[in-house]
Amino acid sequence: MTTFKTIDDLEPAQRLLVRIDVNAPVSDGVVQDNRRFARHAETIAELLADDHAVALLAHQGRPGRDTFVTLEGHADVLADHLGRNVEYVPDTFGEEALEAIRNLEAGDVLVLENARMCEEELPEEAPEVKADTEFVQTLAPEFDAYVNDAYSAAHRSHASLVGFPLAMDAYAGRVMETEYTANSAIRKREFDGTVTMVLGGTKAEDLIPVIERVDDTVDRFCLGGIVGELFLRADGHDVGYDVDGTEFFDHQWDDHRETIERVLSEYGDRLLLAEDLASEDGAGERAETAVGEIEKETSYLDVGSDTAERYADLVRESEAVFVKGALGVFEDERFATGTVEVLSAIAETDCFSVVGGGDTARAVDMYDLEAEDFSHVSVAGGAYVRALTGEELVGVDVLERAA
Ligand SMILES: Nc1ncnc2c1ncn2[C@@H]1O[C@H](COP(=O)(O)OP(=O)(O)OP(=O)(O)O)[C@@H](O)[C@H]1O
Ligand SMILES: O=C(O)[C@H](O)COP(=O)(O)O
Repeated sequence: MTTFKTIDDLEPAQRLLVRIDVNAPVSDGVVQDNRRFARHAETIAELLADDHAVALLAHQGRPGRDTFVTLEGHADVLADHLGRNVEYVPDTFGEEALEAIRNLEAGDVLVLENARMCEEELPEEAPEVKADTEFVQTLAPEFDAYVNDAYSAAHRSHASLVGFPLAMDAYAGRVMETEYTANSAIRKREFDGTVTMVLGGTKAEDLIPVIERVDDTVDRFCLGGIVGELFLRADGHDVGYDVDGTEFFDHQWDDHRETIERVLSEYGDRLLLAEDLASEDGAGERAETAVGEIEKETSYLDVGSDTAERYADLVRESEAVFVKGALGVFEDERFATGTVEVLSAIAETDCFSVVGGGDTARAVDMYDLEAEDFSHVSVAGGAYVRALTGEELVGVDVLERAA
């Protein structure tokens, strides 16, 4: 049972401001379709079928990163999923946005510009502060209600997520409702056998606290991706440095070095680090290197095959497996070995399993794995791991307060 209002509680034919989360990988400036688009398209289709007029609000990337792009491509991907036109408005709450919103008719849908291009969206501030911004105060009167479908961003106290529910009637969309229900239930489960957590991807800041918080329930952590390399660096290996202009490692190391070193020393017996890594050789092929021989100047893009096999074996003997983040750049088939071996091992067994992360969940579809072979495939990453640790999600909290 949920403690917020859902779209089942909406009167028909309302003018709705709908927050979705289609934050996705961007390749050569082009946004890549992922599971999030398909899931939100279902909510949008349901709202349009009920004659609501829908203006979508979303974010993409973070300022300063090359994934920080407009939402024009997102409108096209959504249009493909919905099988109808989705208007893109290159403005968040200025005159152009207001005019487009006022022209919306029942059954119409448009996408406003990347919310993070609006100065008041970031940084993290209390919901009351966000509710008072010009962004929220300008848009709120244009609508009958606000719908938050962005469970996967509900851990961020940003204006588009926490400001509107305090300024207008607020409801949860279908993705918010189903992800909240599934992820909250996971925490209450108890397991007799071994519980394994596979942690990878790029966001160390989201994952390091998890290791400390779930230490009473998780027996071992298999690390990979950028997060795994940061731990290897803390373990004295010459890896986990930004090379070729990347911006994955150095700032995270500067910000979290002490925590990583402390977690490694306190939980070291339960933390499994890669024993080999993979990179691209001069001929563009996958090359494997044992961690004893790794080089600071090389960009490592996957865990090695021995590590992938070892992690897959550990998964096979587990009663529950939780995955957050990819073990390598699985979008490139040469570096998908770690991620795909682990996911395939989970799919083969009947353990309780959750795969989380907006990008990571995409690997399930890309490599022809069946979502039905996992207990839950979550489109959320940071929000899912916070739910696992029992941490409150501010975006959910304000929906509850609004109800
Ligand atoms: N060694 C690596 N170098 C560069 N990128 C990596 C590496 N290992 C994994 N990745 C990238 O990590 C991404 C997935 O992790 P990310 O931290 O973005 O989490 P996520 O699954 O999308 O969760 P969230 O929803 O929190 O964003 C993949 O797109 C993959 O390419
Ligand atoms: O992709 C995600 O996990 C969410 O959209 C949140 O994005 P963020 O980590 O850039 O805040």
